[in-house]
Amino acid sequence: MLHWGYDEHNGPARWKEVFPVANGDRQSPIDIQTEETKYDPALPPISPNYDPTSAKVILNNGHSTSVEFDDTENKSVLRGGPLSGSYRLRQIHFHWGASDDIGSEHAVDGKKYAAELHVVHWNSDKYSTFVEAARQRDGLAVMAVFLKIGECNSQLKKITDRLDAIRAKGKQALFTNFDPSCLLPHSLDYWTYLGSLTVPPLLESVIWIILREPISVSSEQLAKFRSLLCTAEGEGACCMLRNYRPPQPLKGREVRRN
Ligand SMILES: CCN[C@H]1CN(CCOCC)S(=O)(=O)c2sc(S(N)(=O)=O)cc21
Ligand SMILES: [Zn+2]
Repeated sequence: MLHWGYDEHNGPARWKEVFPVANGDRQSPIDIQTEETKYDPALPPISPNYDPTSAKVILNNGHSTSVEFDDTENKSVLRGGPLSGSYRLRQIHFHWGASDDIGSEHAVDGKKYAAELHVVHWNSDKYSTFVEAARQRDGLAVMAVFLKIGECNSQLKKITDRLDAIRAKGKQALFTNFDPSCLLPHSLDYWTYLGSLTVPPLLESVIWIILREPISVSSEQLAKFRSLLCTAEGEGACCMLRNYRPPQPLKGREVRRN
């Protein structure tokens, strides 16, 4: 297998050839069976506190589009929920599919949403760098938000309007004065479980916090994500039509809700 991706020849079914943890005991995403989730009265609310000046660049890494944040100090953090201590904001990115009826990574009772936003944080109380934290069982916390087809999302527009500036893999553009809280739904009610990165190296270091209320995205906005290229300038152009990993076995894990 060449470099991993989402095509037939390098997609999720073949990642295990290079990353054997793909068959591990706490892989993500999962299909959340709501009847099996366990209400936990001890779970406090989550408390995101982001400083808009932490936002730095928007980039196309060939697998998704992300907004990268300055994580050299504790300016933007996530606390509460299932987390002990504060987790520093690193980046946000998206997953989508070739059509509006699929695209999210997590599913709810077998239903997939059109897309999924991931807000990635690392445990800066216990570890000194992101890379170190990414190797620990409690190193990362990713908040996931489902995107449902509907009204144009004016907050998301700040991102979708910039995608034509970063069409090719490796391109980036300045992107600051952005607080990702503007993309969160009204309710911060969530499900939480222990899982992994959903992209190679599939490290089993993620505490997942999945918001139960989706946000809206218009079909036209979603189409802009699909016009991103997985290839660099000068290479044969290939559109980033899908970049989701299918749900993985739960292997006895518990999914709690607040
Ligand atoms: C576009 C995002 N690509 C990656 C970038 N990193 C991974 C590489 O680092 C490892 C030391 S990451 O840890 O920031 C991260 S978390 C997720 S996900 N889908 O599981 O929320 C994807 C990614
Ligand atoms: Zn992701």
